[in-house]
Amino acid sequence: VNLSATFQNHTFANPLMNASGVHCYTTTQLDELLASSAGTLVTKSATMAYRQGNPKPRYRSLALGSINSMGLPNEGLPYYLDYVLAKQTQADVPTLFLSVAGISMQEDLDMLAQVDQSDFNGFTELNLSCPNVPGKPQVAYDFEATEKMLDSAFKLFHKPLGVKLPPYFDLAQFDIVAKILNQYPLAYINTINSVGNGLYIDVDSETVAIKPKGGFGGLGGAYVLPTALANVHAFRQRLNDSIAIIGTGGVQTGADVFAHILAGADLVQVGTQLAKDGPDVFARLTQELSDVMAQKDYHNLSDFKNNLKEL
Ligand SMILES: CC(C)(C)CCc1c(C(=O)O)[nH]c(=O)[nH]c1=O
Repeated sequence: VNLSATFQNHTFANPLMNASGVHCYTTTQLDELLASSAGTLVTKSATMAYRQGNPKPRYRSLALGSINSMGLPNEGLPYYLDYVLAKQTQADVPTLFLSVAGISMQEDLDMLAQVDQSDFNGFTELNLSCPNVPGKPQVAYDFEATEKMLDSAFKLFHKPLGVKLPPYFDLAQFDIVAKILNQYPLAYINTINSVGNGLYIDVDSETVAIKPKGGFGGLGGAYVLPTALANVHAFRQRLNDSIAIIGTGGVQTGADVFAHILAGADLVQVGTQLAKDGPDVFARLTQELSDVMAQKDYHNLSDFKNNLKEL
């Protein structure tokens, strides 16, 4: 069984990587990902400068997944840009992904300009869950703002660019968003980000699980797998073939990875399960994916990618 994954004429040993925000805040964590069986990595979404983020507890692992309201804690763009620039000169380091999430569209553009002027040769991921003007929904839920953001981004950014999208839940929204995205020379979309503003309640203590936002936070893990698969498949059915898809959300087993690829994902990211198990999760997931493929007599990802059958 061959797990190698092609992605915009880059090849990875396997389709698995971390989801931004999990095990990717420090160079130590990033080095642990490189030392793991993961095919590549993405850095924690960066703002221009260091950010402390929200008060703790701001992440909670739950039986059925996770809830978080981290508040964009990160070491600042220069820290992550320095890391990927240093790594890309080393042999046998895969093409890397750098995530940016300004707290304003202007900050996003300033960061993209800085990356564009650098020698970074990997993929840049623009997190469209970034906040909009107060009182308005996040950029990706404000289609006019999304269009404005991408117009401005592609005017100044000339390296491979992907966007991280929140989940959509309405088929008309898939049509609208895909129509917007198809207007741009995007390298890829990454779907989904956490399912926004869930509320976990602990009945014994009668309390919420996390401190920020009165306990409201983004959901990950088993809770979100069907939503993640739907977003991957809906966009695969609607986007130009030139736009690759990273599937993120709800991966716990090799079978879940298989499902994401069947739905149309070219690469698959792991968040909550990586937070629970640590980087060894990638050795288990690659083995399990390999076993599922062998049982079905598939030899390459292309044998079943985007081959989901309807009834
Ligand atoms: C939600 C934002 C804080 C605007 C972006 C960073 C982010 C966070 C976070 O840093 O709270 N958590 C997520 O699950 N997804 C994200 O994209």
